[in-house]
Amino acid sequence: MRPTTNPSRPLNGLAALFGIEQTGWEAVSATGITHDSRAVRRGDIYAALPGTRAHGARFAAQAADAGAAAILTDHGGYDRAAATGLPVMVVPDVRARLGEAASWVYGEPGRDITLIGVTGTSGKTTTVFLLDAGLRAAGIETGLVGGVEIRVAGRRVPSALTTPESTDLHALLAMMRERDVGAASMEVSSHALVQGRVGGAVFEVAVFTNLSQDHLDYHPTMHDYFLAKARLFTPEYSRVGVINLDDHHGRELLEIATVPVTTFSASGDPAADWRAEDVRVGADGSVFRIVGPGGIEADAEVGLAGPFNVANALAAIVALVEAGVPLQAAVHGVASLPGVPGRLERVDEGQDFVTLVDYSHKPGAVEAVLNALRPVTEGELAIVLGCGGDRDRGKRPLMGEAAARLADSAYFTSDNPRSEDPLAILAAMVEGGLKVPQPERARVVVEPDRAAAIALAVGRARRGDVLVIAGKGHEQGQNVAGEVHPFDDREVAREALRRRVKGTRGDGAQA
Ligand SMILES: CC(=O)N[C@H]1[C@@H](OP(=O)(O)OP(=O)(O)OC[C@H]2O[C@@H](n3ccc(=O)[nH]c3=O)[C@H](O)[C@@H]2O)O[C@H](CO)[C@@H](O)[C@@H]1O[C@H](C)C(=O)N[C@@H](C)C(=O)N[C@H](CCC(=O)O)C(=O)O
Ligand SMILES: Nc1ncnc2c1ncn2[C@@H]1O[C@H](COP(=O)(O)OP(=O)(O)OP(=O)(O)O)[C@@H](O)[C@H]1O
Ligand SMILES: N[C@H](CCC[C@H](N)C(=O)O)C(=O)O
Ligand SMILES: [Mg+2]
Repeated sequence: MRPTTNPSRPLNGLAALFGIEQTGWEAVSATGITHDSRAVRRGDIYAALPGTRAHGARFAAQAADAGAAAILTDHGGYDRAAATGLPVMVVPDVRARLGEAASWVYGEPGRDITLIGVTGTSGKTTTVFLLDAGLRAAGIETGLVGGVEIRVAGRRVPSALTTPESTDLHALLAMMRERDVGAASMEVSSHALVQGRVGGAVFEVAVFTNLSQDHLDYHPTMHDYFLAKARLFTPEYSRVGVINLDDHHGRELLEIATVPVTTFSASGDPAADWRAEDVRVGADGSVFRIVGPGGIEADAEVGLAGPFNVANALAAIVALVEAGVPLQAAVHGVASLPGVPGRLERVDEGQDFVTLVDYSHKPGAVEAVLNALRPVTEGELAIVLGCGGDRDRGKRPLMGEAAARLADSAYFTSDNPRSEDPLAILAAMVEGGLKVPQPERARVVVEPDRAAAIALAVGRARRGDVLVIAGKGHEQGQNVAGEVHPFDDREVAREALRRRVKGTRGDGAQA
């Protein structure tokens, strides 16, 4: 994740940026910067950051061995950094300033690219894909940064986080600049905002989709989580905000945002600047009419299932217009997006019921997806669902409850247990599920083995049913006890469907 070339920069410029008066920095130069000792290349600055598990200075010797030119750290990292014999620059609160340093190292690449950032609990990836389609429809070379993948002018780069660390972000922006990218759309997570991963980048447009419970393992309260997202709507990070007025946190954000804001409402709230009207939701997408400021009107459509994708599409269209894309190009581009990997993605092997793989791994998304599927379900609605380990424990009973309340059959299974006991996670889900009184409660089946749970659900589905396999979407692996095993819900579902279509039910019985 590096530009092909980057000029060598004497570090007195960086020292000046940080107000460091000590001389000697003009004699040290850097061509890159990284926060990870394992990624150091000759000539890099190694940024030794304080972390939750370790201080990066513990890996300073490794960075020096790999050819680091200098170390940037805080007071806590100084001794170990200095022990390497490399020049050490000390900056208090180094993590918060790292983005500025990275932007400086790569020659402020963000200045040459129109950035659109999307934050919110659900809909970031989808909205970023819709934005990308709209930008391309306007003839713009694009970049895309998100949790499913990163793209630089059509070239794919693997993605490890929803929002990369600032050193990687500015290297990516420099790669985009090399490939004449005009605009990039990007997911901005709350972790990224707290950790300063988007430091040194200014978004032309910042979008807020919605807020519901997630990540309370990281943020102490929902209010802290909200305030983390709200940081994006300040002049430090953005020029204009695009905010969802249908979400009560969106309305709260409107009160505290310190950049100019444009609002949208997919439910047609007349108080919003942009509204979706005459919404017709179909099984594979929706059509609607857009009404905007000054009498603007346009017919729009989105080829992604679920009413919530009307909100994502409207958010994207409004953000594109705010970024200077003509409305017609924005509408056309958004309509042309055929799908987003692992988001209500169909798996078809000729079976007589609908099978979908979705990334709903938080209560709000589980609820949204089951509510979206109910009206298009002729038979019964079934969900296969697990909850991730080492993540917000509070969301487990809520996800269990939502599944048991809104589906007809719920197969509780493992997601990524990580370091946790899968059965303990399942117990929390069941506890939530049992809160739903009979007879409204779905039939709940507990099967800790995810492949077996998928096979069971596929085997039991009947003509006209809808089965959604939720929580892992595009993921390619399952993390069990810290080890990642290859696992793709789409492939596992495909296998089970093939077995069933061939005549053997997924649970081993004859169909
Ligand atoms: C909780 C969290 O966000 N942790 C992130 C944070 O780690 P940390 O500060 O705790 O770092 P640490 O592990 O203590 O290590 C300290 C420092 O030593 C460095 N190090 C460590 C080991 C080594 O051998 N060499 C080395 O240089 C690390 O790069 C780090 O700079 O900074 C690291 C460097 O950027 C991230 O990789 C790491 O993400 C971890 C892997 C993670 O799982 N993050 C998830 C929770 C996350 O960020 N999720 C969000 C939101 C998801 C969404 O809702 O869409 C995301 O943006 O992806
Ligand atoms: N606007 C929305 N409102 C509620 N739920 C949504 C919305 N958009 C998508 N979803 C649901 O949330 C899931 C994740 O969607 P998406 O990947 O677009 O969101 P995200 O914010 O990027 O999530 P993550 O934080 O996990 O990366 C989808 O599979 C769908 O079930
Ligand atoms: N970006 C999210 C992804 C969660 C995906 C889900 N499959 C899980 O493992 O909980 C997180 O790191 O919390
Ligand atoms: Mg995402």
